[in-house]
Amino acid sequence: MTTPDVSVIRVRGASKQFRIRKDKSLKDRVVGIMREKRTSEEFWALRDIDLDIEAGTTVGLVGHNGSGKSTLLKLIGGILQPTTGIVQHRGRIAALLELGAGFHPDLTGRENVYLNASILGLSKQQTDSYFDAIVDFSGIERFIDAQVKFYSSGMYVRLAFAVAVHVDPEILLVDEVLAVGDEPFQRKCMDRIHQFQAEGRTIVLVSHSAEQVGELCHRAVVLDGGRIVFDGAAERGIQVLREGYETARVLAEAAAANASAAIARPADHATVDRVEVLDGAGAPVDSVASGDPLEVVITYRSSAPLTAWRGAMTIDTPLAQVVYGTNTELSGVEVPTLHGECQLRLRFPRVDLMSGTYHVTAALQALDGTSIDWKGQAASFTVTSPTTGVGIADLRPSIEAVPATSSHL
Ligand SMILES: Nc1ncnc2c1ncn2[C@@H]1O[C@H](COP(=O)(O)OP(=O)(O)OP(=O)(O)O)[C@@H](O)[C@H]1O
Repeated sequence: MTTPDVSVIRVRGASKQFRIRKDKSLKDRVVGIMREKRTSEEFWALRDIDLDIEAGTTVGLVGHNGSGKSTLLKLIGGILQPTTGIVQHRGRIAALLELGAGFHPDLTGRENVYLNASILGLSKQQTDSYFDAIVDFSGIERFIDAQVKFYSSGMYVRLAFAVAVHVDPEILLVDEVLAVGDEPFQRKCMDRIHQFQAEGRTIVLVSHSAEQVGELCHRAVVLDGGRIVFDGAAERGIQVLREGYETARVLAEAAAANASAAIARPADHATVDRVEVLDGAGAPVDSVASGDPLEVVITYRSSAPLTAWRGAMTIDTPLAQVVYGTNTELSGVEVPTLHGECQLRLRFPRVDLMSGTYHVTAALQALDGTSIDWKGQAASFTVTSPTTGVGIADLRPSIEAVPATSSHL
């Protein structure tokens, strides 16, 4: 996918080891004086990372909590040094990392702007010329001469982002911090990030939002346990991540259920057996025209009688956005005892969707929502629509452009 010649970020065999101190108790501390070497444990937060990031691309680093995303971003930004391996970059980097990084709490917002800009290589004159635009973008003019230790986290991020985007970086690194800002500010940041993309700058961002990664990133790098487990199209990366989350959730639920001996488990042999997509005449289809009818048939199976259960389903875009979802409880549908097979038939009179691929996910749940079985993307279908536009819903407006009459002026 990438060639080293056009890479602005190049990571080769990079690993990062942290030392975790273990002497917590007073006794350990006293004894620890005598046995200093035994009070810490080595821990690899990243292992053998190879990564090339091409100029002008936007790459999302995604993964579970603790998978190593922020550590990798810090290695790229030069805030941390790899224990082994090489991390190189070309061009000025502006980094928006976790709250608290970059700003000095005892300095005012104004002083921090100058300090930050000078760290990023700007002269005082250059910072003078950007200063008003930075403060204006941040929207915290009233507080610019207050010490930043009195800032709310939202105010802090506003100022940090404003500095980062005004220092003319070739590479912008953004950690999850943007989620702290309020909705209008997040939108403003997104607009600025889109502008950066249009200007051909390189962006690496850590995000937990599938929607954000889908909207912004050309490529997703999925980390798990400090290793890269997927590197490719953002759409597929999100799928990999979702499948991982679902597996983790199901495992956690199973562990919780096992931990409680009191929980009766009549559902051990109950499953989502299959999911089919049919056209209006009941024939299996993998493609429909927008506006046509569609039927989704979910077959559940249980070898022992299961009385308290519900069926659930969603239709999702490849970027994990739910187009429609329901369950039998929400829909007020009474389900029979599940023994042998039972089918849930959902008839959609019109599929008014835009062209694209859609996935059906089906679940079998206990009445408290606990998952008994789950099949992610168990069936897929494509929709073809004559409408040219963007989005999910094919709303098909009639559009006309007419001269404004005087009454509208
Ligand atoms: N300075 C440090 N000292 C010791 N361990 C650390 C340090 N920084 C990170 N770690 C550990 O390294 C692992 C990876 O952390 P990192 O912050 O990179 O994960 P992450 O994927 O960004 O997680 P999250 O989604 O929760 O932000 C974690 O287990 C974390 O506890």
